[in-house]
Amino acid sequence: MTSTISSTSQEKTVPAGDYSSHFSANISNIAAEISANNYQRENFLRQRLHDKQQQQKMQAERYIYNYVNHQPDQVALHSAILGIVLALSLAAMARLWKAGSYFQLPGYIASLTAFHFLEYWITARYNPTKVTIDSFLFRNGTSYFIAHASAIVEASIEWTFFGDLKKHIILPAIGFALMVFGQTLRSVAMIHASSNFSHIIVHQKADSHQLVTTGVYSFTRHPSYLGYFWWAIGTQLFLMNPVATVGFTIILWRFFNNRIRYEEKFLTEFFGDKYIDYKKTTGTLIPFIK
Ligand SMILES: C[S@@+](CC[C@H](N)C(=O)[O-])C[C@H]1O[C@@H](n2cnc3c(N)ncnc32)[C@H](O)[C@@H]1O
Repeated sequence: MTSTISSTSQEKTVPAGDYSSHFSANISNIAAEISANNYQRENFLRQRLHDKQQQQKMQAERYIYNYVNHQPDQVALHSAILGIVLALSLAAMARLWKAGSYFQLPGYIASLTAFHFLEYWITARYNPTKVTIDSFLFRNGTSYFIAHASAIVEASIEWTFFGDLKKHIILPAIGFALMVFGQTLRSVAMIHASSNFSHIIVHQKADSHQLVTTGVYSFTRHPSYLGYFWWAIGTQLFLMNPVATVGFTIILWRFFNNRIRYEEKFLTEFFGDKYIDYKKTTGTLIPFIK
């Protein structure tokens, strides 16, 4: 005689008289299944806990990274100071212009302020993964500080002792045109290159780094350097500073000559023939730098 007994998943036919061994086999299967399920569930919960902890750790690390690198309190402070200096220098410029006096000095300070603000703002807006407090470019080294301080000292001394010589209009007008051209070119280059731009020369190629050869990069390989070069010389012509005009030109030319060579070593490593071809067809437009 046979009997049909329902097991967990399918019906099985077992011989009569063999029920007890069949049940005990089934019970141990169910027990094994429960313990396997518990094990799976425990593992699942452990994994969830681990994921959650990892997530929290990552959030904490991101928070610390953001705080250390972006320093929102410092960004607010820097921006407020830049805004105040810009407003005061524009007001002083307008007053001196009206009085027929040397308006260029506050004008120079206004353009310096606008430059530092734009460096940060454009990075934050168009290249947000690279923005840090250093994007203001305030920590540009002692020589940078000395150069601008000397320009202010020269302008003040010359205005005090040879004021009449500073009353020409042509040189400041040329200087102003160069400042506008240089600042615009630099800002447009930073916007166009977006995430491919970085204030620091990169030594390792990121997967996302692409060679930019379009827009302003189609007529000069280094538009942001070209822009800065003419902006800075323009500021000294605007101030009618003969010594600083010559000094800035020599120092900046040497600086960009070295920097371009160094930067292009890495760009050639990153992009190979593509960069070599780009170099053949597009110059720098900085005088005497091929
Ligand atoms: C301060 S940016 C200057 C960019 C460029 N030299 C200019 O004057 O516009 C320096 C970084 O830009 C990157 N870079 C320079 N030229 C590039 C190009 N044509 N395409 C993509 N990245 C470029 C370099 O790898 C470097 O890390």
